[in-house]
Amino acid sequence: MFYLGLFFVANLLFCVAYVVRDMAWLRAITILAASLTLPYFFAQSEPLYSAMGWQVAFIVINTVNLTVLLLERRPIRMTEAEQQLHISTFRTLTPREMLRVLKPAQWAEAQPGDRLIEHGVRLGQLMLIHQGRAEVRKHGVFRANVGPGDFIGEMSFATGNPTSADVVATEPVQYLVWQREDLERLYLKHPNLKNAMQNILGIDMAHKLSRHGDPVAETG
Ligand SMILES: Nc1ncnc2c1ncn2[C@@H]1O[C@@H]2COP(=O)(O)O[C@H]2[C@H]1O
Repeated sequence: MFYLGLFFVANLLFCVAYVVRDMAWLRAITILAASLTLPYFFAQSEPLYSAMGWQVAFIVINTVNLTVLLLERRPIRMTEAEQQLHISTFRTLTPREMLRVLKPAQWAEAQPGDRLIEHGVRLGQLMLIHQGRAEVRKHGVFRANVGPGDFIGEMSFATGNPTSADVVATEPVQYLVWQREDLERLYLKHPNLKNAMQNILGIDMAHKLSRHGDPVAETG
């Protein structure tokens, strides 16, 4: 009777597990429910070893996946620069997703007068200004200022066309650089990050449009 009661509770718990929406709870309750079935199967006049074996397999699979889930949910520590980047540019990503995006990027620095981007070249890079300001110039004519939180090179990065303007540092600039191949590798591994980054680049372009009216049109 006791074992039958346990088996009943186990099945009730399976029902609860299938109702909860959070994957970690679903797996935790399933592990508990599967464990509670074991005494019942064992207490039969002929212990049901094969049924027990399957329940143990479910327990192992759910324990592994639950561990992975909980590891992914651990709070993470961000440096000051990462915190600023999260606020300025990557707020639509979780901190963990942002760190995945930042991992293949290289930090770089430029001094006033340095050209971050040359007009008319195929860049294959995406850059993000973290600190400092730069000017967008076309044929030497000022078109716009860019500063912390602004991507540069995103237009040619998105279209594959040559760059539409020069971008020249007017202050010491600290920026991040992604190589196209590195981002493509990242997107293959985490396809959701591709959409997320396209969204972020879309927001960046919208900000530039609202500030300056028209990103430089490439007419050659
Ligand atoms: N009007 C603008 N406002 C801000 N940034 C711009 C503007 N026009 C061009 N840029 C930037 O200058 C970069 C030159 O290279 P890209 O065309 O790849 O991407 C361009 C943008 O990042």
